[in-house]
Amino acid sequence: MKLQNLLRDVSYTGGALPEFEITGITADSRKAGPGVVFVCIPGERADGHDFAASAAAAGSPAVLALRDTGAPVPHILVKDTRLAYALCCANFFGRPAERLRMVGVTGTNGKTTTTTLLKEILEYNGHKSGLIGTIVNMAGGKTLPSHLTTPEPYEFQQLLKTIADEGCEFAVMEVSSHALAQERVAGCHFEAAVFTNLTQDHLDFHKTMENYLEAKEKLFSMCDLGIVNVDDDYAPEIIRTAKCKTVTYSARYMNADYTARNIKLKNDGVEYEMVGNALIGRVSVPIPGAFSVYNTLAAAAAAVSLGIPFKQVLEALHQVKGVKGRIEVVPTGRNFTVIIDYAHTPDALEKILKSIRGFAKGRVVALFGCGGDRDKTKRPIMGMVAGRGADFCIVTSDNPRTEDPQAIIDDILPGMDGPAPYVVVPNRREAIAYALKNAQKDDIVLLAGKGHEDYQIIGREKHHFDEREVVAEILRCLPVHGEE
Ligand SMILES: CC(=O)N[C@H]1[C@@H](OP(=O)(O)OP(=O)(O)OC[C@H]2O[C@@H](n3ccc(=O)[nH]c3=O)[C@H](O)[C@@H]2O)O[C@H](CO)[C@@H](O)[C@@H]1O[C@H](C)C(=O)N[C@@H](C)C(=O)N[C@H](CCC(=O)O)C(=O)O
Ligand SMILES: Nc1ncnc2c1ncn2[C@@H]1O[C@H](COP(=O)(O)OP(=O)(O)OP(=O)(O)O)[C@@H](O)[C@H]1O
Ligand SMILES: N[C@H](CCC[C@H](N)C(=O)O)C(=O)O
Ligand SMILES: [Mg+2]
Repeated sequence: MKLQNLLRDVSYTGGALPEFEITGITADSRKAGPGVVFVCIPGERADGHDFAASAAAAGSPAVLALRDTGAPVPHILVKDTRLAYALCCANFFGRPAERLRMVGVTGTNGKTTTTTLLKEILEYNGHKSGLIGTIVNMAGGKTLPSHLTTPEPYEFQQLLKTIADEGCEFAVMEVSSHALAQERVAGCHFEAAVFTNLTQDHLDFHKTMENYLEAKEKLFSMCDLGIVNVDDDYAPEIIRTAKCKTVTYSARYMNADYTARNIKLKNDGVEYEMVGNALIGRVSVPIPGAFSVYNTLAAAAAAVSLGIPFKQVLEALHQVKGVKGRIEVVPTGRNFTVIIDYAHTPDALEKILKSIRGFAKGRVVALFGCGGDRDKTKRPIMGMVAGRGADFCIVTSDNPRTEDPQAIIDDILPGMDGPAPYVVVPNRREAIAYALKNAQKDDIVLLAGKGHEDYQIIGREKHHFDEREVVAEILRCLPVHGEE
């Protein structure tokens, strides 16, 4: 590709650029080489400008930067290197988003579930769809591993190209606030975008809820239609700042465009009547929890807006299966129930506990921790919601990453002002063993925070850790007693 084509629609200075062929683009000097343009990104830990000289030494023919770096190669100067990087990556892969009908879902909780439901609705109705998100990326028949909820620009555009090349009509994706703040999806236009909710998380990165909201708002200046959960406190701001048309959904207000009535929350799913598009239909999905009402409303509103007939959408919802690690029941063969869930924010933990309380016949036992190297301010709040929402808590580790597990727990405990007694068992495997050994008849034991993850990150190392396997291993050695 010619350098000029890589820079299509990128505003830059730095003088006339020589015409040359480029073979790649990277923001990581360790991947630089002949023909590969190096983009300098100032980060939290390092500044890419400091690596321009080594990229040039490795053979990079040009650097894209905010300022002169002194590297002996032509400089393409821009005001925002993350933005320029995203646009260049789109150009490099031939702007694959233009061959796809793009749908983005943003919000603190519910993105993975909503995108998965929407993909299933579209596919059920014969529309081949790619999926980009936390658990996995899918391109037609290909299943590709996911490392971030929203990939970085190079991997993202490469993935979109694969999705388009595989003959998909739609790309349904999670758009994280990190991605929006870092312009990872710049250059893409979305036919529809969903706002699920905004509650506390990621303040380590965004610092304030205002910045977090501002990041989410960006998506609604990049789409034709916004689909907004008006039961969320931040919905008015999303609608006020949106540069697109909006439709609304709500489980509370019957004047929203899509609503739910006669809601029945059961231990094996939810049922309700959806009212939307001047039609009414029965919804039944095998995913329990009040938030299943929201996630199905969001997916249905998006699908109808994309042209799938209402009746077909509801028919598709009847077929959906659950999402891995989202309120997933683990078979135990005992007289208590174990549920794995990805609740790792205060709001998600509060809602899952409330949902479980709604169908629990016995005690609700919450086993949880908080991720290391992530928002510290959410830790005591998670302690508070667990202490108030469960009958018994087991405070343990999530992914401690580079933090001391006990220090994370020490941040959680001051929030635990609720009536629930608790124990602290820092090792998660031992904590699960404690939970299972002490489980009583009809208890529901919630293993919160790790959901689909099959690893635990301790230090910088990822250790295999699949809670389904851990539960099975512990139960194998645990005598059955007191069961009827
Ligand atoms: C908090 C966050 O988003 N961090 C991202 C950020 O890292 P950073 O600012 O620390 O980058 P840095 O290490 O200082 O490096 C700056 C630049 O120097 C370059 N560099 C660095 C070293 C070197 O030798 N040579 C070199 O060129 C780096 O490639 C980079 O371009 O910029 C990096 C480069 O773009 C990202 O890889 C990194 O994401 C990391 C992997 C991450 O874990 N992000 C998570 C928190 C994330 O994005 N999560 C969201 C949200 C999930 C959710 O909603 O739950 C997601 O979408 O997954
Ligand atoms: N609509 C919702 N509102 C509040 N909580 C929800 C909702 N949907 C799911 N949850 C809770 O949040 C957890 C994570 O759900 P999901 O994976 O769908 O969200 P996500 O936004 O993709 O999360 P992440 O930001 O980590 O990718 C679930 O396991 C459940 O406990
Ligand atoms: N995408 C989220 C996932 C958190 C999952 C939880 N298990 C944790 O490690 O905190 C993050 O990186 O903040
Ligand atoms: Mg997700």
